[in-house]
Amino acid sequence: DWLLSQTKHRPQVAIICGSGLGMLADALKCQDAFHYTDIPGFPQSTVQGHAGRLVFGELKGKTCVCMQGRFHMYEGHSLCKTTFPVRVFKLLGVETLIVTNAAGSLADGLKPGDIMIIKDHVNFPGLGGFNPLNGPNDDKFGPRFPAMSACYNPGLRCLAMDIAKQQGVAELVQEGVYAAVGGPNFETIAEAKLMHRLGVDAVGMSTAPEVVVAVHCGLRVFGISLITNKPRPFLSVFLDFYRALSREVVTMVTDINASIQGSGCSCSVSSLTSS
Ligand SMILES: O=P(O)(O)O[C@H]1O[C@H](CO)[C@@H](O)[C@H]1O
Ligand SMILES: Nc1nc2[nH]cnc2c(=O)[nH]1
Repeated sequence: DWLLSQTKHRPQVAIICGSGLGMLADALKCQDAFHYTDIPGFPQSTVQGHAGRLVFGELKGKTCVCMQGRFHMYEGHSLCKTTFPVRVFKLLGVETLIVTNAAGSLADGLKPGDIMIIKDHVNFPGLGGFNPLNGPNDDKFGPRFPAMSACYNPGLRCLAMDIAKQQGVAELVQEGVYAAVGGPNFETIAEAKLMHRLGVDAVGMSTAPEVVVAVHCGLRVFGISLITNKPRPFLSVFLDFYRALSREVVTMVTDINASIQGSGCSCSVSSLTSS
């Protein structure tokens, strides 16, 4: 009610900006922006790279509301709080939720810089009983036992692929399965291998609880992950480091050699480069 009294915008689409993706909100025209600290009852952002603003405005002719900064379980929020904005969107009249996140790749074909259209998720905290829908069901939002077999709208996924082709970036975009973990630590190699074997393509610490609450209250959902990193076995990290270091040493020795020879000195360190 407070938000509706403060803005004339009546959004049809809500966008949750993932880590480092908050600049999307800056593209909105005719903005009304509210700091989370000024919105009565709203949770507060504590993570770097999450500005903590709700921005209303027009994006390509659609009225949108954009979360510049989301809430994570590892910040100490209950899952109810991390997903609270989704129910606020529903009450504002939103019909479509777009979730975005930064995620680590577990799939061979997904590299940093790629975009993964989320086709399904594994909600690890949810499987362990940490679910935002725990507690008495609020029937005015949705049923006690909501189906999660088609969380990510097939029509929107198809549309996104078509747009990627039109924009000539299709080779950077593919569909995959996102897994949510609790964080805040990144995965051990064993955990990354386990998830890979279970069919997970990308892993992060958000999104799935928001999507569960959105699907529960009948929102249409589209989700994308920006791949920011790729967990790798220690040995290959070490080998890369070693190769880079050897290249540096060879360059250094070659330079020293060249300057010794340039100075007319009779000694040489070329034997070092070969050894
Ligand atoms: O999921 P978003 O909010 O994009 O953030 C992702 O990036 C952070 C780790 O770098 C974690 O919070 C992870 O969930
Ligand atoms: N859990 C997890 N979250 C991430 N967010 C961005 N990258 C990662 C990652 O590799 N693992």
